[in-house]
Amino acid sequence: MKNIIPQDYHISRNDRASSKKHQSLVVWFTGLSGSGKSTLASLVENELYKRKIHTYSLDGDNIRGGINKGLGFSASDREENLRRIAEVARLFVDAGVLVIGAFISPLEEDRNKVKNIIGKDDFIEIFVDTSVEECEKRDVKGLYKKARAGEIKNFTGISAPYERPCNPDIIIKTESSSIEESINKVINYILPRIELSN
Ligand SMILES: Nc1ncnc2c1ncn2[C@@H]1O[C@H](COP(=O)(O)OS(=O)(=O)O)[C@@H](OP(=O)(O)O)[C@H]1O
Ligand SMILES: Nc1ncnc2c1ncn2[C@@H]1O[C@H](COP(=O)(O)OP(=O)(O)O)[C@@H](O)[C@H]1O
Repeated sequence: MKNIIPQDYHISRNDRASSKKHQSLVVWFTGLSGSGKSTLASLVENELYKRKIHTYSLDGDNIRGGINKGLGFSASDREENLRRIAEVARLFVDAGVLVIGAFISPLEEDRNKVKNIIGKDDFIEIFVDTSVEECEKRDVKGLYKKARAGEIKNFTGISAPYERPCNPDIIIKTESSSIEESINKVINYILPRIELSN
């Protein structure tokens, strides 16, 4: 960028990790609306918090009311939504925080862009694999009903695509495993990856 010269600061990410006694990274839940992303993300955060891990959760509905106010659900708005979230997550990681993200993030290309912004070594992708039939049966927020009635356009799984992740780090099948099993699976995956090496 012309006339923009990045400034170096003295406190590094490693310094922050030493002070917090753990590494930072992003745990990213992707899946359909109603698949269980927020439920699992929130319970995973509770478990990490109990272990004194410094966490922060970023969640679709919350971010869209603030930094991403005005963005909708066209393919290009979703791409921009996810790009900004990835930049924010990257800052949090540099600040030493373990970020938990819960976003539909329906396209492989956009998820790859997110991974590249954050850095592939700092990104754990969790696919919350729940069928559209089950999500529609749950219809936690009544959105599937509205989408079927044509009141919501571009609704993921009904009138907009969801591409299954090609190579997620963890797959969670909420129709066949309990919430507790899923939480344990995620926690057991994360903990060794945030240990400080001596
Ligand atoms: N058209 C359409 N399609 C999908 N979802 C919709 C739509 N309109 C509103 N909502 C609500 O927005 C939440 C998803 O926002 P995200 O930022 O995660 O979406 S995306 O990653 O940019 O695709 C999503 O939240 P979750 O149900 O928690 O997934 C919905 O509450
Ligand atoms: N095994 C499971 N894992 C996660 N959620 C489950 C499971 N079984 C049932 N549910 C329910 O599914 C719903 C998922 O809603 P939510 O977490 O808001 O989904 P999302 O954030 O993906 O839109 C919740 O009501 C939750 O209690």
